[in-house]
Amino acid sequence: MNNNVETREFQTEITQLLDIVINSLYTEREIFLRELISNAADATEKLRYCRLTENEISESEQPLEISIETDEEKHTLTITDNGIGMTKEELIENLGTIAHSGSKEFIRQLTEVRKAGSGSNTDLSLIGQFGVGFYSAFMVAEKVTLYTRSFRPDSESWIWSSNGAGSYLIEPGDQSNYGTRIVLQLKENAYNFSKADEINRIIKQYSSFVPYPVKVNGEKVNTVEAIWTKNASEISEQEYTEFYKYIDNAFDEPFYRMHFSSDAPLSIKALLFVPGENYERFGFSKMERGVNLFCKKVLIQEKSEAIVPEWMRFVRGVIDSDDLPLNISRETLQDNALVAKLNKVVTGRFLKYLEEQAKDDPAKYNQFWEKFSRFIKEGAASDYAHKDALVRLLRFESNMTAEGELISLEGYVGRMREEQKAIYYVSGSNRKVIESGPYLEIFKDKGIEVLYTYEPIDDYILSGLPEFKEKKIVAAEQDSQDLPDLDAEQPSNAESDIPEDEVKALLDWFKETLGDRVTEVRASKRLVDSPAVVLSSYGTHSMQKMMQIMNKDMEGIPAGILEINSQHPVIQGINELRKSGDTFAAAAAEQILENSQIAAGLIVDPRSMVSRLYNILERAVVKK
Ligand SMILES: Nc1ncnc2c1ncn2[C@@H]1O[C@H](COP(=O)(O)OP(=O)(O)OP(=O)(O)O)[C@@H](O)[C@H]1O
Repeated sequence: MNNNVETREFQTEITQLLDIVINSLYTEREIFLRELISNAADATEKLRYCRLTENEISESEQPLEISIETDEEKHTLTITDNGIGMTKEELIENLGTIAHSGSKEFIRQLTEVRKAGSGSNTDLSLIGQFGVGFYSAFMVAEKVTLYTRSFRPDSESWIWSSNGAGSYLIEPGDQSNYGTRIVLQLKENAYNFSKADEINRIIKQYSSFVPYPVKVNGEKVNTVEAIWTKNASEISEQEYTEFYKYIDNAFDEPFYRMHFSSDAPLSIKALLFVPGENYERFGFSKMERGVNLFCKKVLIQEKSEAIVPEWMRFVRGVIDSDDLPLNISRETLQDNALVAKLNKVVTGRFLKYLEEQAKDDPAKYNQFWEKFSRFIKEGAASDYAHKDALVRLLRFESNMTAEGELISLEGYVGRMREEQKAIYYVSGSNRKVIESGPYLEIFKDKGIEVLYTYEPIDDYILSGLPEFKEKKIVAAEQDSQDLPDLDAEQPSNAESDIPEDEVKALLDWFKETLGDRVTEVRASKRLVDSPAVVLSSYGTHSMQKMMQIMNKDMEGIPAGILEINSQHPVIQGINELRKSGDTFAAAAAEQILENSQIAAGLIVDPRSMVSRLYNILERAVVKK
């Protein structure tokens, strides 16, 4: 043996770690390549930095790139970088000892899990997080040989090698270039990592945005640049679009694009796209999240669930933060306080961006709303941290907008009538249903704007919002003191009006006839054209309907208040029948209630109604 060869023991913790790594059947062992490329990129980045800040750099400049060679015959994989390289002291320190107490703790825990007998299939995905990523090479290699020379002038070249069993060798090398070359002699069960196709695939998956060219057998693999780290002014529209198409495998053009960077309080570079279309609205299954999380251009997690809230799942793009520990584990991302902070900042910025878009180009924002409103609504209903901003993004039609024209809550408040007490909304499955229903009458009559809500989620959001800009938000179908001034004189048709004492008797009779199906029957001041209306004592009817659908055992419709319009000919007719003791009056009263419930969008039991309607029809068409 060469006299210059020095055998050195690994620190105990590393021996323990290697024992686990070598025997691991860890299914995602291909991550070793990410770890080694990321180390190579770090070393290259450090060199680039030194070149920028120091004069003391030796020799001709080698290209800043990472080369990978595969050799299927020899079953080797070689990764070469032209980075800072290592001196002998650095080799011993970096690849033989662990200084960080966190890394030691990680290894201690791994060892304990192993002792506890949870098998050899230990989850090693945390390995990178604890600054011991290099050792993941031993998951696939029976021997690792590292040739290195520091970029510092007059440095010597060294060879480090090990089979991972307790010790490593250090000997002088003869490398003239600075940088590091790592040769993996692959284990038999890892020969696939000497195939160029396999390596290309892994690089595309984990490292395609590494900022330096990564070449496999001389061919550049990572064709896509980390364009999010550049200034917006340096990127063409076409580059942005190509990047979007690349990350989302998309064919369409992005609808919106937000590119921002900040240094404080967190270092963030984000490039987010709203896609051209939302396929969920066509019944496709729920989208996965589409934002990839990077640290210094190295992929931490694809389609990260931690970095954006669930309602933002339609957004595609990249978030890169230098503040994240490289290779932070996927398992702990969700609980990581820093990631949570990043999530909050990015979400806030995205919402601000949308608000600006809505202001600058309302027509385009309306198109966005048509496609993506579901997500904004979902957020407004569930994301309490960003509720205010989300609510500002909501849009509605109203009785004062043309079909398809939209208004925000802010716009509504801006044109409220001076004496108006509240923001009003009325629900119904579409514009026609709402406009033919009874709830709008008073508002139409008094020239007050009412927002239309077409989905239960709209009502859920608005009923959860007591106020907007200090104005109460009131459902038109609710029994509320805040409805428009109902005490004002109602138009009266004195000749046919039912006398007041008779109205009282009629109301009592209605209540008696309808029993528990109503909580109260009263004379309405809000109706103009309809004979009656039901008011809910809580929530909107569409929410009640949703409860009816979800809760199959729910018996009937929850009792509400029935208001009748004593000036309506049908009510007056019922009053006459009642007075003459005609039992048909009861059938008519029941039908009035059920018609009102149908007008409210509630689900009425059709069986009893159909036979009653035939009775009513018979009376109408059969001459006596
Ligand atoms: N290609 C390389 N060139 C120069 N130094 C390297 C190279 N690979 C590893 N090193 C040195 O070895 C050290 C240990 O590497 P390892 O991957 O185990 O942890 P790390 O890189 O510090 O942590 P992390 O994986 O979280 O980045 C590195 O910090 C670096 O100093």
